[in-house]
Amino acid sequence: MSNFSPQNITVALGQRSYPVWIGAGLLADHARWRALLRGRHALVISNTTVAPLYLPRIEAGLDGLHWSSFLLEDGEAHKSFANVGRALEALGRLGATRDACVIALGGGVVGDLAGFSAACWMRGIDFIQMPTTLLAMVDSSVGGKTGVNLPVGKNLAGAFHQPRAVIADIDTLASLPEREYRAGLAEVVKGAAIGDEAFFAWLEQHADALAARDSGTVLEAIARKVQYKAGVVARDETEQGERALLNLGHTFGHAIETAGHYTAVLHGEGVAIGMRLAAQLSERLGMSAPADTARLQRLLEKLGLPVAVPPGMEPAQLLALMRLDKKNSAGQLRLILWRGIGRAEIVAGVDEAAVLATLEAAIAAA
Ligand SMILES: NC(=O)c1ccc[n+]([C@@H]2O[C@H](COP(=O)([O-])OP(=O)(O)OC[C@H]3O[C@@H](n4cnc5c(N)ncnc54)[C@H](O)[C@@H]3O)[C@@H](O)[C@H]2O)c1
Ligand SMILES: O=C(O)C(=O)C[C@@H](O)[C@H](O)[C@H](O)COP(=O)(O)O
Ligand SMILES: [Zn+2]
Repeated sequence: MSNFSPQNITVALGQRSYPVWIGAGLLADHARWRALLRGRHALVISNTTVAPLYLPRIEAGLDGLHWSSFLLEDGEAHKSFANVGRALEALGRLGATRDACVIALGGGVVGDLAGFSAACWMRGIDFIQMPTTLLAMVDSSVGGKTGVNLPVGKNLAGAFHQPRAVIADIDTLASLPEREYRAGLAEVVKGAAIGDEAFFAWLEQHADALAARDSGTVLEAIARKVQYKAGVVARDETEQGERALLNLGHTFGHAIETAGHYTAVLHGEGVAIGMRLAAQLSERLGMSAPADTARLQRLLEKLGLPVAVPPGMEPAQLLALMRLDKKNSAGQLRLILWRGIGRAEIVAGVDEAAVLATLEAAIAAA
């Protein structure tokens, strides 16, 4: 049990700095967030699952504005270019001017697509993130990576566009399905595995409380992960260097998500499987010890996350998808590997044969 209090964390980006509020009852605290809207127009982007649950909580806060909503169908497969076009048409129908605001109410799919739509409309308008999944609270709502998937690969079209604020109302987690909650924990583990061994040890100690969704423990985990990510983003907003570390597990994970046509595996699940593969590859390259991989795997499994590549996926197919990752350059794979818990590194020119052997061994053992 933990009695952690509500948090207000700043993403420090000079004049574009913004707050991340984390606590209970924030969606209904209209006076607090309404003050962030500068103009007369707002478009709420949400989806068909989240809107019936949480749009009523914010509606009264939009009184007096010209506003409407644009709802996606549910699922990763709808984080598409076609839906950005539809969101822009909704902004057009609303008559949105440059001082309009997009409000993203939902998980990472809604947040990424809404942020990208805001970046495109009239070359960039304000948007506010109201994340309603654990994953969106701890990761996707913070840092300004926005975008959509293409059939050839994950997040291949997008823009850096920072929100004006992130309003994470932890009450919304009450309705989040168990599998989605656990997928969010993968991005929490990722932050600790990259650069904070003390946080990793804390997660190991609190794994039961987290799995049981003890509210104080969940709030503390969200705040610690957001604080960590906010620091990285403030130092390297557009991923010229250090920020790439936040991609631990993602080159493998995104390939697995794409191979599953964005329906077989949740993003957080792909990250969990991908982190284990990155640890196994690090071990194969002599960078880390088997005990580190085992410790990571134990924590992921204790939190109810998958660590095995799903059946039917081929090593060569996954390697081909990894070649289209945004971190690569000069025809070489650039991956996030590690030297153990809390010690991730960016490694360029990774030997493809070692990647293939890692995938083959993992798939054969599954
Ligand atoms: N921009 C970034 O930095 C960043 C970081 C991490 C992940 N992402 C992206 O985020 C996406 C994954 O986000 P996600 O895991 O939130 O998935 P998601 O947006 O698909 O939401 C997960 C599911 O939960 C439902 N849901 C959302 N909130 C709910 C609630 N409170 N109660 C009940 N159901 C609710 C959704 O309708 C959906 O079915 C991926 O596209 C990933 O690429 C982006
Ligand atoms: O914020 C970042 O930077 C991240 O890499 C966070 C990741 O968890 C997230 O999934 C992100 O969308 C991946 O970015 P991409 O550049 O690999 O598309
Ligand atoms: Zn991610």
